[in-house]
Amino acid sequence: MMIQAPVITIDGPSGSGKGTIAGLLARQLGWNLLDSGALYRLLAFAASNHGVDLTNEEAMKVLAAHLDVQFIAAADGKGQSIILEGEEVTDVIRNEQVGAGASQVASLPAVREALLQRQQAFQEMPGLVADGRDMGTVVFPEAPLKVFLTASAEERARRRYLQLKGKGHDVNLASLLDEIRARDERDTQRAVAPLKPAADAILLDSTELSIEDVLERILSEVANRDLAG
Ligand SMILES: Nc1ncnc2c1ncn2[C@@H]1O[C@H](COP(=O)(O)OP(=O)(O)OP(=O)(O)O)[C@@H](O)[C@H]1O
Ligand SMILES: Nc1ccn([C@H]2C[C@H](O)[C@@H](COP(=O)(O)O)O2)c(=O)n1
Repeated sequence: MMIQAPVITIDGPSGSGKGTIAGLLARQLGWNLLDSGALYRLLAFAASNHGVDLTNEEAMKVLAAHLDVQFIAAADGKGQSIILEGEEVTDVIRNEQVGAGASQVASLPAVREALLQRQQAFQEMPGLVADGRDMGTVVFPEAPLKVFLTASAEERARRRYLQLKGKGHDVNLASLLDEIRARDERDTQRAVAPLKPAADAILLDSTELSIEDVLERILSEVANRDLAG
């Protein structure tokens, strides 16, 4: 019998801290990392580069199936570089415009289907930490530890504001809050793989928790389940 690598899924709304926590957890455990949101962002970005209409499901499906992308882990284990069609796009896919496009293409069933196996291929030894919206419900339904990470929309907008401001962007808190609410609405209300906790997920509200608190709580669940070997 083939032994499958263990998976920890971290799902939740935009800005709840999934990517930050998933990266830290993967580094601490020495496991692989899947930033599934990056795939939807890359697809929206590639569509705009190639002049493909985001609502053209057939064309988006073909683009998703042929997406030429590489995730390269940094030598120090901190973060990863993302290369699309030979070009470094790590930062450019993080802006709110690409995020909104990603949320739009993510509602297309044919696109989700086209990206499913690509995401599942990240499940390799010694283990995988996967963050997104449907990691625990659709992509890795057998994962032994599923976390649904939330925070109030106001706190998420505040964190995003500080994050973007820190990078020198000219941002407005009220607009960020509107964008976060609009993205929540689209991600939770879509017909296919909507954002929701898996029935067996642990719910973690990080509104009042620091990054260290969240990490500590998840690591204690990892230890309880004896997942880290
Ligand atoms: N518990 C926390 N307390 C304070 N700040 C946090 C916390 N968790 C994350 N942050 C900060 O919030 C910002 C957004 O976090 P992050 O990008 O990890 O969210 P995300 O859920 O992956 O968002 P998205 O789905 O849009 O990619 C980052 O600047 C991060 O450092
Ligand atoms: N598993 C996933 C991951 C992401 N999406 C969609 C929904 C988001 O609005 C968009 C960008 O994700 P982010 O980078 O902000 O995590 O992609 C999804 O539907 N399913």
